[in-house]
Amino acid sequence: MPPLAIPLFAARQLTLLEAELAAETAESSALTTTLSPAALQRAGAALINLCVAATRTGFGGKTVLDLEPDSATGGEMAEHGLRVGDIVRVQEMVGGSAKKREKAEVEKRGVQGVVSRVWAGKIAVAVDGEGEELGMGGRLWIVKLANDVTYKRMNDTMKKLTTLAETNSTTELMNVLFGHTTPRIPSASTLESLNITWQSPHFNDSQKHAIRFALASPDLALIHGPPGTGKTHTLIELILQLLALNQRVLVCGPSNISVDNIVERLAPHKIPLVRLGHPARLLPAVLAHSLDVLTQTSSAAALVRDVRADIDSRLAQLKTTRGKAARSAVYGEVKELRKEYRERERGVVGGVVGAARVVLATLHGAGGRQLRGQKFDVVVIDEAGQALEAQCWVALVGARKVVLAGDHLQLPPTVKAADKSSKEKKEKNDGGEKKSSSAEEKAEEKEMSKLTLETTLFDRMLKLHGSEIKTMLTTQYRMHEKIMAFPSEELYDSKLVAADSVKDRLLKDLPYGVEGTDDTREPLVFCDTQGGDFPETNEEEEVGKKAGPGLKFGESKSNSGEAAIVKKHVKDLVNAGVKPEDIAVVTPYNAQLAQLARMLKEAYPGLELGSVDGFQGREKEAVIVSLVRSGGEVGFLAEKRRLNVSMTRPKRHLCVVGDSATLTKGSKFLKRWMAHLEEHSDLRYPNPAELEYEDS
Ligand SMILES: Nc1ncnc2c1ncn2[C@@H]1O[C@H](COP(=O)(O)OP(=O)(O)OP(=O)(O)O)[C@@H](O)[C@H]1O
Repeated sequence: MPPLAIPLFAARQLTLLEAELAAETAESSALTTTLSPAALQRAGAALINLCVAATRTGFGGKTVLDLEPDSATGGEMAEHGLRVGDIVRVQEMVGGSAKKREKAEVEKRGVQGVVSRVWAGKIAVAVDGEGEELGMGGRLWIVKLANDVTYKRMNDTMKKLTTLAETNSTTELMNVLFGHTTPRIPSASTLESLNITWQSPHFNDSQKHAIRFALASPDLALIHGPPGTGKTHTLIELILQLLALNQRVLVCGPSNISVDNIVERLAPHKIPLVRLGHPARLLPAVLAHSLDVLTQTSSAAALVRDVRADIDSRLAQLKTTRGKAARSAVYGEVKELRKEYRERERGVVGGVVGAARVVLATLHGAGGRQLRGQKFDVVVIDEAGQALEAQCWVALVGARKVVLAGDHLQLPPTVKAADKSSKEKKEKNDGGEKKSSSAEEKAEEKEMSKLTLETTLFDRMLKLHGSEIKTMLTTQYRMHEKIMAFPSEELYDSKLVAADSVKDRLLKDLPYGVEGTDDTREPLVFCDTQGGDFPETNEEEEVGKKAGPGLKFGESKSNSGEAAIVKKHVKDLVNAGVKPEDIAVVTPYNAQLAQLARMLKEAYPGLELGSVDGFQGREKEAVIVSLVRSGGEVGFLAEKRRLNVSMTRPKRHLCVVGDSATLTKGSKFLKRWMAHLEEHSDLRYPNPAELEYEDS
């Protein structure tokens, strides 16, 4: 793979990001522009008829509105899909015939905010700007918005890369990551010579090697962590070792949950750390380490608190202030106080961040104001296989060294836009419009056109620099040996080893007493539905129902026969004593998920039902996978990485339900999986006459 010209790379990323944002906003604005507020509420994307129950000053001096249903309109809060962290617009409702112009007027008066809390019958929104004027008069409604903030940051970062390249100001790390120089690889003797005092005694050899390798690599190190191999466990120790070497570390991940996961496990080690990010989006257990909380509890914070108290007392005053002039005088004061609050807070924040030896943020959060001018020795990116490369660069622009941890053989980041640009480019080249002048440029163009948003930095580094820059964790602490065998052989060069503590664990050995049955003694079951008795059905999804991550929007597939098999299997496991909470049912199709939920949710409220994509990173004692396809094309199910995720979630029991005749035709990987199951699983041919169908 040839080196990449940074400006070309950045331009390509900008094109891809633009298409992605367009696809994302098209999906959400298709809803918001065509549906009325009431219809949006039915689709779960809005809440109407709300009133302000309380106005508070939240973290960061933000106004927080507690909203509840207006008692005049029934007082019941509708079912909704709004979650903490969602970006919403809060607007006043327009009564009667809402004319377009009037609507536009109202939109101007609305404010944007972030959902900060959701209770039964109540929702809190931390609004940007002066939200306290809202809802004084009438009822409000809130609607979920597409989040374009992340794109803005990635775009800015790509532009920054271009400028740095054009002014010959690239960092050494940039040169390595674009292939202009080669990374320095530490020798085996260097690794051995590291004098390490382990903070935790429990590390296997591959984990110890990974830590040594990441410590000794001066530029770049990849830690490849297949399912259940203790990647987080290893990263925590790596961070502690970096600290012991007096290095300052920035730890990032693509999602809040990936970052919180590390904060939670790092916090007991009592090191000076700070978690950046909107407090509304953080796990409660992590809040104590958030910048906002630390800012308020630091010794310099008293001054800031005084201003906050002033703001709150002015806000309370508003309740009893009558008359427009008097009210606007109070608003004016609040506005001034907020300005002062922000200025003082900025000073305190700078102090807190500057003192932290480990700073944790999402990749996107690493581009925030608080980190401007902050220097780190190492940037650690967890879940790097799930992060867009442009997102990684937000954290990497000024970095000296990076450690990427992840598994590129599980699902890549979710991308909505089809990759049209590479096709367009090909057509253009085929048409001979643009001739490259040299072989080198041709090779570069070819590489560039292969680049999609799903090409992660992790993937690209492996292609660019080869496996020398990578170290792999090989002992897994999740799956029974028989569950592990196929993914290990197919995807991980047969290198995975099941730890002694897990390799022969069965459901019947669960500590709460499970009866030994054909199911609970067997780690791998295949219910083969070949033969045409279990056909798939094509279902059009309801308009306005948003597809979940990895689930197909529009047309979806279901298979009622498979659903009946799943139901029977769940019933058999539960009858043997397995707790429903220890069982998960996963399927790649939305329609099948809906059918399974209708059939199982009521009888087994603790059972977990989800999409394959939504289950990445999770594990369960028993997992039942319904593959759905029978008779038709295999489609997006054939994706190796999606199949890998579905088969590597269980600890003690995996039951696969699928039509081997159809699936065998789907892809080479599926063909080999079917052959493996036929040979190594407890193979069953369910009889439709013995099953309970949904409508029977
Ligand atoms: N060296 C070890 N000895 C014993 N147990 C270990 C070791 N390393 C990891 N584990 C255990 O393995 C499990 C998985 O580890 P961890 O939580 O770090 O997951 P992970 O590899 O990050 O998971 P995934 O990558 O699948 O999300 C944990 O229960 C952890 O305690």
